[in-house]
Amino acid sequence: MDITFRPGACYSIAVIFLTAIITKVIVRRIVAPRPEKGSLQPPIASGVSLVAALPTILTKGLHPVLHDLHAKLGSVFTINLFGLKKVTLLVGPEVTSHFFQAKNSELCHPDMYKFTIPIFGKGVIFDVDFETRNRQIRFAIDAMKPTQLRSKVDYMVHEVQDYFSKWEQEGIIDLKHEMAEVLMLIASRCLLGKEVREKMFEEVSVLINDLCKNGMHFISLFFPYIPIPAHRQRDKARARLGNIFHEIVRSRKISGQVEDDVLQKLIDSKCMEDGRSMTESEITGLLISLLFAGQHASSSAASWAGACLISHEKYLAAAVEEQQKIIGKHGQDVVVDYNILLEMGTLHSCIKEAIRMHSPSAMVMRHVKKSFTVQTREGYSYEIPQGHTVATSIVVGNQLPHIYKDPHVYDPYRFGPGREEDKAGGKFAFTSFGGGRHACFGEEYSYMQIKVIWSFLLRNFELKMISPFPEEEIDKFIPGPKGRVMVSYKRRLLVST
Ligand code: HEM
Repeated sequence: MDITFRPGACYSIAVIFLTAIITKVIVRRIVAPRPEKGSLQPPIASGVSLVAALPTILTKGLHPVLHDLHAKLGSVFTINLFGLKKVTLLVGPEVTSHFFQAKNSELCHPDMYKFTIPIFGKGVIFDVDFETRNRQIRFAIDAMKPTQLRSKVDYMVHEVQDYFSKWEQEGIIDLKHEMAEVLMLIASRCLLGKEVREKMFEEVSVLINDLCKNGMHFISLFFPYIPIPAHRQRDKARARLGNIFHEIVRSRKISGQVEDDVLQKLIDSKCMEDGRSMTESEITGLLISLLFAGQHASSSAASWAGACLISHEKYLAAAVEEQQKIIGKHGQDVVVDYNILLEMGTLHSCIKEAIRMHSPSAMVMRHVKKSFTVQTREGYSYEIPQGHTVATSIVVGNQLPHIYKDPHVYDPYRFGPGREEDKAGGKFAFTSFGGGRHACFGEEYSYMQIKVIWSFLLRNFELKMISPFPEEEIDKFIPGPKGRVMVSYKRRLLVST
């Protein structure tokens, strides 16, 4: 046995011990005690407590600290950042209904979201007033309506078959990489259209990756225009993408060419109030915002869904058996369509459970324009004053033990008949896709594509995880599995039971 003295290792152990002790002390001592019932001010965790918790935040992320604060202070508490900013956390369905449902005149997206302007472009989403933004979002919601999306399953199936036909008889892959690639192919076909998919897929994928990667640095949140190399790269990619999409829109308009994709829906949409169509700049900005909102989140969700399934034999067997039954019912050669996807209840629950435990969206925030009151399940009533920033931690909210039995256990059957823990927990008990006024309208599209991918993989491959179960990325806005997720595969042909 190697018993060599290693100062580095001792130092690390000491830091970990100290961090654990400090975090416990902070949570016990520095935070203010829970106020008496009837008091209107939420309990406060001081900025000092966060500074002291910095080692935990840096090594494990913000959410373990929020979990601790929630356990100690309850479902509503304010973090006071040295008097510079007050962020009030609301956790759980009992206190988040106003958060999700309030009008924009009462709660709006905070200024911080303006970091997206150089990414989405001028004149769209966070660069315009509420009314215009709502109108633009309505255009996008219309283009992404579930009824519009049903016909896209065909394209998804085609892309998935084509992509995985390149895998050998057996081999080893990085799941994260494969999910990102195949989802980009699906997005380019279903959202961006034939021109991009057939003629410029490589260039557009690189540009979108450049745009998102270079526009999402921590510093971009506070100084989105500071002239650093990453921002210059971001602006270059945005300008080129702008030219490409403008050109496609113009050429479709001039030639009268009509395609079956989201881009076409945006070109054809008319505003209900004044009957006007969207400008080319608006269409470009909206397309980029859809990609930005959807691509990383879907890729993270598809990777977690796979990692969870492959690592849990019981549920993997159940999902495979479901595919066998579907093959038995429809025949080996029937191509999966929208209605067949609806029959994949077990697979759906397996994906949803992965997204509950590893939400790609960790937290959402709003700026309080009009103060409001919340009532906790313990009977405390708190007023959240105008000027505060309010946030809800999706990660903590999705793991509340009074809603989810053994919340840290992967148990897809919790969503099944007789349990339905998310529904029993209340309207905002499962918030991985947000909820209410700004609920994600890409939810159905995301499930569709992830189900197409995973039903295909289950039918055609035996899969085994060969790297340890991944940890969460803690340094990303949209966290996915950390590092590479290595999986071995072997071709098979699943037959009906
Ligand atoms: C697993 C994948 C996804 C997850 C976990 C996810 C999560 C979320 C969440 C939590 C919100 C609410 C944000 C808030 O309240 O501030 C949201 C909103 C939104 N999502 Fe998604 N999303 C996913 C996929 C997609 C896709 C594929 C698209 C589009 C193609 C999309 C487009 C949007 C848009 C545009 C909004 C803003 C809606 C508004 O402000 O009214 N998302 N998403």
